[in-house]
Amino acid sequence: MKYERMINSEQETKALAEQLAVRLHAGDILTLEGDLGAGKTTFTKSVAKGLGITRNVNSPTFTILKQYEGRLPLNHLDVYRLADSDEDLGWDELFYGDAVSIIEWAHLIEEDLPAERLAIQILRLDENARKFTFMPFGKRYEQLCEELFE
Ligand SMILES: Nc1ncnc2c1ncn2[C@@H]1O[C@H](COP(=O)(O)OP(=O)(O)OP(=O)(O)O)[C@@H](O)[C@H]1O
Repeated sequence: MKYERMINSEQETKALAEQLAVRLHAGDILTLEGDLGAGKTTFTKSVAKGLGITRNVNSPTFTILKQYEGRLPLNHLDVYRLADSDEDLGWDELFYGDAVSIIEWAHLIEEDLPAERLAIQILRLDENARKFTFMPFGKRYEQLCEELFE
């Protein structure tokens, strides 16, 4: 099952992210894929806002993991450089803790990912238009998508 949403403006992307954020629970895992400039950072900033995070959220590219305190804490991961390093981030602790995790470039660590997760793809159609595809893995995320897209 997958859920697609056509988006026509940055504002709509932000609204979708905030609507998702208010439904998130501790331990939820989102993976986020999209080309450069697709809107991954824009989307993540608005998820953070919806989680009550007041600090500015930037791309974690040079740090792999950034953590933010909010109504729920947020782990923002960019695992691009992990694929060919031996670094052990302690996945279990990260993914099963009390935070929401957003993972960019997640396909590079597919075998370390929990089976249950919500995969989100952003496709850039033109300057302002995007196609969002939500793919839930597991009952929890199927329910979440049903609520979000009802
Ligand atoms: N509908 C939209 N959704 C998201 N961003 C949009 C939209 N329309 C225009 N934009 C613009 O597209 C750009 C998206 O940049 P952003 O940094 O969020 O992308 P990214 O996927 O994180 O890229 P990178 O991988 O280079 O960090 C921003 O300049 C934003 O203003």
